[in-house]
Amino acid sequence: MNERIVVGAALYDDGRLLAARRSAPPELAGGWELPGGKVEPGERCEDALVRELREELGVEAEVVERVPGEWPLAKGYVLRVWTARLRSGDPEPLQDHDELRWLAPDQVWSVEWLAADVPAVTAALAVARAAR
Ligand SMILES: Nc1nc2c([nH]c(=O)n2[C@H]2C[C@H](O)[C@@H](COP(=O)(O)OP(=O)(O)OP(=O)(O)O)O2)c(=O)[nH]1
Repeated sequence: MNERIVVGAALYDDGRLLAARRSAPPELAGGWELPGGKVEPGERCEDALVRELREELGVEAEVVERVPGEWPLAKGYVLRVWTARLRSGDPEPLQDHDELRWLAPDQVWSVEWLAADVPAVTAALAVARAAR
């Protein structure tokens, strides 16, 4: 029952978190988010996440852990987040984004996250911190 789920990755490499700046649609462009996208009918959330990271960033990633919580987005969608680690590739903004930034722990709040992502990023940081 993956009705209207958007999956997002708190993608880590070397202790840094990847933030992606949206290039569309106009109401979200310029805002920073966790890379990801919509789950397709019948698709597992974790599989959707790996697929989206491949499509959007050109990387292979490994899903690590669900971040507890669910955050409402527009149009009845909800955001679910997993921590993930980079397995191979160097992320590039191939789709949906025009800039990527690796954020060290003291830089996480230096970008303008989309509103829905502020609680999601806060929760993801708590999970990542606990895992260390
Ligand atoms: N991926 C992602 N989307 C987010 C986040 N925060 C947030 O408000 N959104 C919104 C933006 C979009 O309206 C929607 C996700 O759509 P998307 O465009 O990334 O999904 P998709 O890659 O499957 O694209 P499409 O099928 O619509 O072309 O959720 C976030 O952290 N990650």
